[in-house]
Amino acid sequence: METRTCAHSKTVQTRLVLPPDTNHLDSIFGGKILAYIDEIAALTAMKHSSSAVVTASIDSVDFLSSAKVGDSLTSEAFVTYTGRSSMEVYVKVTAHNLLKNEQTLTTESFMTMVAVDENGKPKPVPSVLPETDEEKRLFETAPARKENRKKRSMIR
Ligand SMILES: CC(=O)SCCNC(=O)CCNC(=O)[C@H](O)C(C)(C)COP(=O)(O)OP(=O)(O)OC[C@H]1O[C@@H](n2cnc3c(N)ncnc32)[C@H](O)[C@@H]1OP(=O)(O)O
Repeated sequence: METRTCAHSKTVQTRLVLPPDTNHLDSIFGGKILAYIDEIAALTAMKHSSSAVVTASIDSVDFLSSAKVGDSLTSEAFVTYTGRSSMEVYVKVTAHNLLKNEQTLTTESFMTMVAVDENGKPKPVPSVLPETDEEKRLFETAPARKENRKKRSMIR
């Protein structure tokens, strides 16, 4: 099966934070960000695999700072590592205060998406070729995250 670069799957989405998305502190709800992350991870994994995908797990989501009403929120994602049918997707979300021209990293997440056939059964995916320093670092550290995932499933 062919190899695809991280750039091949890279996906960027920008949204405006609106009042219905926020709490009484004018900060966006964490659940809203989770929905955005899940959507972009699915798009990213579909691009990489040219296949339907499902979310197998959300490894970690770190909310590093808040995004406020009126900020633009940009999610960026790419496939960092692959197994036979699984793809690790890294997502980062940045809030941009357009009036002050200040950007803040608000959220980082690692998700596992699995390519599935028409019966919902896992199917093989292309391997991934990291090119930039960030892509190489995330590729090299992916086996350790995979190991943590395995350990977590063993202590259920
Ligand atoms: C409940 C919901 O609606 S959640 C929202 C949407 N998500 C879904 O509907 C997914 C529901 N889950 C499923 O369909 C299945 O559990 C699947 C497709 C994810 C896995 O199917 P299984 O029959 O367990 O397949 P299998 O054990 O062969 O695993 C397939 C791959 O998924 C990986 N995988 C399975 N479960 C997990 C998990 N919890 N976390 C990370 N990776 C996982 C495996 O390591 C394997 O990777 P590899 O092919 O790269 O080696």
